[in-house]
Amino acid sequence: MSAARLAALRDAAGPVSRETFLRLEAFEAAFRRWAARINLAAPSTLPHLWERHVLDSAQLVRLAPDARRWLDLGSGGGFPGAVVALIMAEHDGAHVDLVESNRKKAAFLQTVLAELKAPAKVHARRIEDCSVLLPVPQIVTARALAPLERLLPLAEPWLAQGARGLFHKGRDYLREVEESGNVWQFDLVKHDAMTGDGVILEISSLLRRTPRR
Ligand SMILES: C[S@@+](CC[C@H](N)C(=O)[O-])C[C@H]1O[C@@H](n2cnc3c(N)ncnc32)[C@H](O)[C@@H]1O
Repeated sequence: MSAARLAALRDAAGPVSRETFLRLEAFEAAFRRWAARINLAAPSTLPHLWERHVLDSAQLVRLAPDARRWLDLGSGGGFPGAVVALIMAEHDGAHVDLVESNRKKAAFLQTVLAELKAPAKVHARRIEDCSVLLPVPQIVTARALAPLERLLPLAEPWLAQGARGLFHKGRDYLREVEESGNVWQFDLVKHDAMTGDGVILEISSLLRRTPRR
């Protein structure tokens, strides 16, 4: 079982050490303990936590294998930010900022990521209050946070300064891209997600077409 899980992790994320695998398994165990007391993820997804959340998050590392500075917006129970941070523990100088306004979820992330010595900082604040606080990373992530039309303004402070976005999206991503096209101009690469039937949208060179209202 363990060997199959490790193989699936490496399929998703690329080369990762056995220590990283053990850190992610420890995170999964802590997640299950805390999820019994606070709402960290939809209960229906818990039986498939490893595939639905851990591997779904880990696949981002394969798309940006050289990135060491990451920012995750609306991290919730840690997807994808905590998973990326636990993988980044393999790399000297790596750092992941996680922004989550829900205090209970942020407390979970702070506690568990500190215990597992992940190179991460959790910001228990609203994303809108973080633009001057957090430096421009190489990669901005957000999963299940908002449709592109509302997500791009949230990510603008970093994407407009050269960061690249890797955003999990569902099958109807084209409609979201079209709807955001009146206000935003950007370069887009679509990656098929390795879990489920969703996609990862890679967004760079973000520019506003129309002045901010
Ligand atoms: C649907 S959950 C998704 C969580 C996680 N990314 C995942 O995929 O499992 C969205 C999360 O974003 C947080 N959130 C929503 N708007 C936010 C904001 N403006 N600033 C910070 N966090 C926010 C919510 O508290 C919630 O935990």
